[in-house]
Amino acid sequence: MKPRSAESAAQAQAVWAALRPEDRAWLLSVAEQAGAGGAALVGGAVRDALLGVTPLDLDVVLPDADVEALAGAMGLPFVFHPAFGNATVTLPDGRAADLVRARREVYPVPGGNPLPLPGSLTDDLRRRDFSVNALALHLSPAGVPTLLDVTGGLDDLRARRLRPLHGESLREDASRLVRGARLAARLDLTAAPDLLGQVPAALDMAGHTPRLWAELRLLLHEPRPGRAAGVLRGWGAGSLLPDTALLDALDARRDAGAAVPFTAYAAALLHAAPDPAGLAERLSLGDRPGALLARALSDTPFPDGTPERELRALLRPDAHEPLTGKDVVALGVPPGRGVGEALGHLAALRRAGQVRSADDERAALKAFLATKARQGDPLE
Ligand SMILES: Nc1ccn([C@@H]2O[C@H](COP(=O)(O)OP(=O)(O)OP(=O)(O)O)[C@@H](O)[C@H]2O)c(=O)n1
Ligand SMILES: [Mg+2]
Repeated sequence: MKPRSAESAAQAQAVWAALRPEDRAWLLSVAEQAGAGGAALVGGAVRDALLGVTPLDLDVVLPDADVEALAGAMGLPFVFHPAFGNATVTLPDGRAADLVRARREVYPVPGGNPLPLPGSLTDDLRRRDFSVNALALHLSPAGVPTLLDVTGGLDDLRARRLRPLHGESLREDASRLVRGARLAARLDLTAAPDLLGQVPAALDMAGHTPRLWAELRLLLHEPRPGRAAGVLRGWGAGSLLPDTALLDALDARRDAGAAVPFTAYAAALLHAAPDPAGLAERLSLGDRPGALLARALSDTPFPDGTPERELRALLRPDAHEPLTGKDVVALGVPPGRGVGEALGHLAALRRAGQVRSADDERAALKAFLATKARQGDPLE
C-alpha cells in the first residue's frame, strides 16, 4: 500500500490536472500574489475534480492576504462585498470566481446568517457543511499544490458518503438539509447516520431559515429534481415539498431526451401545491411557472416538444389537440366570422366532455355545419 502522503500527492495532482489550463494559470497568479499563506481552491471544485468532473465554479480561500487589494491588483473586473470580505472576480471568459479571506464562523442565531471572524485555512474548512465539501487544494506562493483533508472528506468521497462535520450542523443551518439532498441525488451519495439523526432538528428550524427556501428553488435546477426530492422524502423531510410524483415523471422525460426546462418543474410543483401562490412566493419562482401551468391546462394548441405539451401530457393524459381555425377552414367554413363561431361551438362541446379526440371534433363540426345549412343559416 502506498503511504498516505504519496496517495494524497497523487490526488493533489489529479485535482490540478482536472482544472482548465487558464484556471490553473489564474490560480498560480493568485497564489503568487497572496503572500506567505498562498491560496487554496476549496469546496465543490475540489470535490468535483476528484470525481472526474471539470470544475467551472472556483472558490478560493486566502489564508493571509488583503482580498480587496489582491483582487484590485489582478487586472480583472471585480466586486468587493465588505459584509463578508469576499471579492467576486469576473474571469476573461465571463465566469465568476470567488476570493475570500480564511475565516471561522459563529451562528449567533441558528438559521440566521453566520458571523464571520478571522481564522486559519483549517478553521475555514471546519466551518463547512459536509466533509466532501471541505477538501482544499492549497497552492504555495511558488505554486506547489497540496491536498488538504482535515475532516476525512477523501474517505467519505471514496465511500460516497455524505457526512456533516458536526452534530449541530443542520440545526445551525437547516438549508444544509436541502443542499445535502441536491448533492446526494446529483453525485449518488448516501447519507451518513449522523446526517439522518439531524433531520428532525433541521425541520424544526426550516421556518426560521430563509436560505432553505432558496435551496429548494435550486433543487428544481438540478439535473434530476425528482430524484433530489425523493432523497429528501427518504430522509424523512418530504414535508418540505408537496407531492413530487410529477417531478419524477419529468425526470423520466428528461432522461428520454425531452427538453424539460426549470419552469416546467416549477409549474409541476405548483400544480401539486395546496397553496400555489404561497409556494411561488416562498421559493421566489416568479410569474413564469404559473403562466406555463395555465397554458398547459388550457386548450390552446402548442407544437410537439414544447414545455406546454410535456406538462399537458402528464396533467391531462386524455387531452387531445383541439381543432384550430385552419382545420375549420379546411372542413369548408370560409375564413371570417363563421370560423370563430365554429371554434366557439367546439370549445363548448369540449368543456361539456362531449368530444374526446380530434376525430370527435371533426364529426361534431360536420354535424354542426349540416344543421346550420338545414336551418338556412350557413356559416360564412
Ligand atoms: N450553507 C452552506 C453553503 C456552502 N457551504 C460551503 O461553500 C462551498 C461552496 O458553496 P456552493 O457553491 O453553494 O456549493 P458547491 O459545493 O460548490 O456545489 P455546487 O456544485 O452545487 O455549486 C461548499 O462546497 C461548502 O464548502 C457551506 O459549508 N454551507
Ligand atoms: Mg459552487
